Amino acid sequence: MAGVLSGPAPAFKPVAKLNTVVFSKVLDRDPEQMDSLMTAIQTVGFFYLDLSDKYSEGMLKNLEQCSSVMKDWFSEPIDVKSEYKTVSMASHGYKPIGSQAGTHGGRDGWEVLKTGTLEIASRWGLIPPVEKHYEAFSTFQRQCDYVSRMLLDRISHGLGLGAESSLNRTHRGDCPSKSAVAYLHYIPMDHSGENVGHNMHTDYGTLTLVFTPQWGLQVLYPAGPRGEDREWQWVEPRPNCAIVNVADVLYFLTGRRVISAVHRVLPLPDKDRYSVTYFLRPSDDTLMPDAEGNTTNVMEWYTKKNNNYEAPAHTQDKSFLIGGLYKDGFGGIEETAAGINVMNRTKR
Ligand SMILES: O=C(O)CCC(=O)C(=O)O
Ligand SMILES: [Fe+2]
Repeated sequence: MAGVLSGPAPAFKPVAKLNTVVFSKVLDRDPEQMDSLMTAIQTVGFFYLDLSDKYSEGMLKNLEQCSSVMKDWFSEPIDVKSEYKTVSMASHGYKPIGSQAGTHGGRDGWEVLKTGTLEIASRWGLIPPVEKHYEAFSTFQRQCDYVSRMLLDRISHGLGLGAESSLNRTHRGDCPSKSAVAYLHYIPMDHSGENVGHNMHTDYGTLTLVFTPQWGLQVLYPAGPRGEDREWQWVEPRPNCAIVNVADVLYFLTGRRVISAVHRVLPLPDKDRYSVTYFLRPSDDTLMPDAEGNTTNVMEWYTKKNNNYEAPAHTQDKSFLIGGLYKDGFGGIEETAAGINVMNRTKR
């Protein structure tokens, strides 16, 4: 029992000020959009990707269909869902509520079904509703993969990484990877404190696309005049936009020139919450310098992070949880019985 939670419902303030990048324009390396993209990934690690162009319409339609199919599946009994427990470094299959630490000292309040990019392309180990609506699910996943790969290519270009050092080389489409779509469901605020939210973390792959029409996501935002103070800010859901965040592998592969953004999800007071994410991750055999500067295989990094996500809150290694980015231990983020407070911090 993690303690009884009370207090007023959140007002979703402050709202994070994030850049918007227009996908159809960044495709053509429009200088203004490239500026907006490069600034966002080097200051906050989060931005909106505007997908309201004619070409992206089909993708958003598929998203709607897949979301609605998955909403129904989440209402199935737990023993039906548990038949498909996660495999392949947790990149494919079902994770039940409570298998990771939550936001308030207890366990988490979300469940997820992931479809690995390789698995869906190979039609391997899919749950019946995904099989039934295979066209929509597989097309949506290819569309997410396309969008995130194009962003990666433009980021690689924006960072001046030419042929030899291009980020495309570590993200080959013909190599196995842990890229996956995740369909997430959050239960409403559990006032007993037992199962609450999605603990703060950085994502362990390269880039993440988040689709959700609901509030709940928060980013640890660089506030203050020079961005030296960090505070939790809400990420407003916007129609026809994906929310994109930078993840650990991109941070490490670029020599720490971009920010792997710390974020978390708080449950809604009285409503279920649904979101869909795409995790673009590098080829499984990619090597990178880790938090200590030692060369490591990306799979070792995933294993360390996954073990930390699942550990009880009080035994978690917080520096791993948030990407190993914080040399000063917990980096000025202090956990309290009621949740997590962010203290002033000067180092990053
Ligand atoms: O549900 C969301 O809005 C974000 C989920 C997330 O951060 C994750 O799955 O890594
Ligand atoms: Fe995340």
